[in-house]
Amino acid sequence: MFTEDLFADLEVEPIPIIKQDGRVEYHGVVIPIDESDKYFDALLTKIQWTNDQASYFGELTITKRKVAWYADTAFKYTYSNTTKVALPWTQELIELKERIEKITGYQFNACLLNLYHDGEEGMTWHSDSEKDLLKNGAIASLSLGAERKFSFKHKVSQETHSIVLQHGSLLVMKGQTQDHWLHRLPPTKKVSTPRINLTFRTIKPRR
Ligand SMILES: O=C(O)CCC(=O)C(=O)O
Ligand SMILES: [Fe+2]
Repeated sequence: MFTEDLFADLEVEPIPIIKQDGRVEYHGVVIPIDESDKYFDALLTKIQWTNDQASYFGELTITKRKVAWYADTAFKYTYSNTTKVALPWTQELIELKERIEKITGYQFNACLLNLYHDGEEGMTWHSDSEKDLLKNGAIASLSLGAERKFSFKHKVSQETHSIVLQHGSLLVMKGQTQDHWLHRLPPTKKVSTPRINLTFRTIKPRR
């Protein structure tokens, strides 16, 4: 085997986190640290961050966490009972999307970004199974900034798996993962710096 082939294999071999009732793979750091630092700064200033609304036992609350939606088309997307219109891709998002597509072999047409200002902001147990998303489509999650713990819980067996998402790392959720597993970003007092998460997704084509 040529040395190049050996390296190519080493670089693309992700670690399986979940192997039953779906599949979750952790690719580790895929964007080198210096580049990840630059992307973090660019996204922090150039993305149109807005506060998210969450419906909590029927009460609408504004989250401290900020979000933004970008996509191929200005599609309307319903999320947490609110309708948003996606913005056109920025240069940084196109670059990141192309890199993630090359690594994963999947194509994406939308991206949800989350900005967690510190460890007190997180996201509660949920699965990403909104009706606008392609059923069983892959979701590629890129993390920038503060390292945070991320957890999965099986909907029936309650089995849990946790992983630390590093600066510049990629996690991919595939197949039936959203049908069988919940995931969350638990809040923590140990983290005082911000984190940006980008989840590349596939929205169903409109008919
Ligand atoms: O911040 C993360 O790592 C995950 C975000 C998430 O689960 C979501 O946006 O649906
Ligand atoms: Fe999610």
